[in-house]
Amino acid sequence: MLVRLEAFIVSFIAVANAYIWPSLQLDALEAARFDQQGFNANFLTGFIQPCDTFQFGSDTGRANAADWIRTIGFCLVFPHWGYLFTKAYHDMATHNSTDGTGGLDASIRFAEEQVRAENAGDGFDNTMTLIFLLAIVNRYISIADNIALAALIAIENWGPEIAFRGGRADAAVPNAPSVPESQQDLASHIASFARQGFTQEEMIGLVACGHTFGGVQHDFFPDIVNVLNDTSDTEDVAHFATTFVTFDNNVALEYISGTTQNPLVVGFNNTTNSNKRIFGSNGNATMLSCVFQFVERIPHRCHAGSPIRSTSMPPPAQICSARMLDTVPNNVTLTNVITPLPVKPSNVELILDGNTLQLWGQVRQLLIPLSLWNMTEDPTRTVSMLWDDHIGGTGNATLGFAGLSSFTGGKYSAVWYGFNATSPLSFLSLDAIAGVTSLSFVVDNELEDQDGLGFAPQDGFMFSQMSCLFGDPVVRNGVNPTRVYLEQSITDSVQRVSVSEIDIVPPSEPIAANAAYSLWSINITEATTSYA
Ligand code: HEM
Repeated sequence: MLVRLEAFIVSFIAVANAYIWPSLQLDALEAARFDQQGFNANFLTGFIQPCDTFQFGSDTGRANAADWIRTIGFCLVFPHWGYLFTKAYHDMATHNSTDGTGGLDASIRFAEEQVRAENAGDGFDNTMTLIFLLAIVNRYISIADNIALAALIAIENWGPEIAFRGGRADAAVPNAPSVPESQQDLASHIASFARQGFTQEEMIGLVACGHTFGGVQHDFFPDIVNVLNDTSDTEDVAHFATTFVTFDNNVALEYISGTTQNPLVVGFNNTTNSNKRIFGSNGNATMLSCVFQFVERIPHRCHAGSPIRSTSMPPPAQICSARMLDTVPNNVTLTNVITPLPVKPSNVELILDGNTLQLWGQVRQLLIPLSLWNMTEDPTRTVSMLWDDHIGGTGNATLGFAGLSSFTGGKYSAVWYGFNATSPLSFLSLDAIAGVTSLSFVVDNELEDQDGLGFAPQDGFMFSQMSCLFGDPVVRNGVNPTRVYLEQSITDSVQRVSVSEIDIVPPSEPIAANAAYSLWSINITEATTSYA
C-alpha cells in the first residue's frame, strides 16, 4: 500500500505542466489549490464545516452544505471532515455548448439569476455570501475559480484528486435562464443536459451525484413537499436519501431497492418526480452501476455510460467534477492543469533598508503522503538556501521550521521553512550592493534549483523601508527601466477585479538611496489601497 501511495504521489507531483517559478498567476492559483490547511493556508477552506451544521441559522433538518451542493455542486463528507463542496451546478447549467455562452462563470452571484424560479431557495445567496467573505478574489483568482476550487476541495476531501485549471472569467451580466426544473418532462431534461454538454447517461450520473445530499424544502417547493410537522426537521426538508448529510450511494441503493423516500422519485406530485423519470430513463443501468460501485466499495461516484462493474470506468470525478469545473464560456481559456511545485518559495519580498536588503519569505518543501510522515516535522532534516548575487558572489543560510500545511483532505502535507532561521516569519539580511539574482535550496543534501534555472527573485525594483505610511520606490542602478509603474487592483460594480496602472515618476537627477539603488517618487493618495 505504501509503495502504491508513494508511486501515486510521485506521479501526481511529476505530472507534466509543472511551471517555472515565478509566475504571478500560477503561483497564486497553485497556492489557492494546494495550501489548503495549516501554515499559509487558503482562507477558502476555512468554511469546510460539518455537513449537518447550518451557518445561517439554527434550523434543524437543513445543512449548509446542501446549499453549496446546489450552487457549487455537491457536499462530500469524509470521516471527520465537514463540508466538502463541488461544482456550481446551477452556475454551470447555463452553459450552451452550441453557442459557447454560459458555464462556470459565477453568474449565479447576480440577484437576477437568484430570483428566478429555477434557482428557488436561499442557498445561492448564502453561498455567494460565504465566497465573498472568505475567498481570495484578485486579478489572478476569479470568483468562478473560487467556486471551482471549493468544488475541487470537496471532491478531494472525499476521494480522488482532481485536475484543476484556473483562469475562469467572471460574467459581467446574468446568463439566460436555463437551469432544469422538476416539473419539466424527460425530453426537456435530456435536451437541457445536452445543451449543457452532457449525454443522457451523464445526466443520470450527475443528478444522482448531486442528490446524494440534502433534499427539497417545503417553503420553496410546497407543490413537492408538504409540511412535515417534524421537530427534528423545522425547515420541512424531505431528503433525497436517508443519509442526507453524508456523501454516499444511498440515493442509488434506496432507489434500486425500492425503499427510497426521495421526494423527486416518490413525491405525491408525479409531475415533479423528475428524478424518477431521469434515473429510470435508461432502464436503471446507470443507477445500478452506482449501486454496484458502492457495494464493491470502489471509491467512485456513479457516473454515466460505464457498464456495470466495468474496470475501464472514467475517473469518478471526470463527469461529476472535472467536466463540470471546466465547462466555461468558449471565449475563456483555462490554464494548464496546475500541479504542485515540489519546492516553492512563497511570500517573497525584498525591502531596501539602508545598505541592507531585507529578504522576506518562506519556502514550501515537498508534498508528503501523510501516511508516511504523519504530519510531523523531521527534526533531523536540514534545509538551507543558497543565493547568487550581481557581483559573482554566493551566500547560504540555514532556514528555520515555520509550520506544516496539508491538502487533498489532509492526505498530503508540506513543510514550510522561513528564510530567517531563528524567526521564520522575519527576514534575512543581504548586502544591498551585491543584491540577489537567484535562489536555490538544499533539502537533505539534495539541490532544488528548478533544473538549474534557480528561483529568480527580482531585485530591480522595490520599496525602501517605510519611514511613514509608504516606503519610497527604489530602482537598482543599471536596470534602466523605460517605465516603472504600480498596478492597482480595481473591483468593478459587479465584483470583477481588474488592474489599473500608476506611473512612477523617474527622477530628473539620480537621487541615490545607496550605492546600488536610486529613489523614484510616487504620489499615492489612497492609503487603504494595495498595490503590486
Ligand atoms: C433535472 C435536473 C435537476 C432537477 C430538476 C433538480 C431539482 C431539485 C430541486 C427541486 C431541489 C430542491 C431545492 C430546495 O429545496 O431548495 C433540488 C435540490 C438539490 N439539488 Fe437538484 N435538481 C437537478 C439536478 C441537480 C444536479 C445536477 C445537482 C448537482 C450536481 C443537484 C444538486 C442538488 C442538491 C445538492 C440539492 C439539495 C439542496 C438543499 O438540500 O438545500 N441537482 N434539486
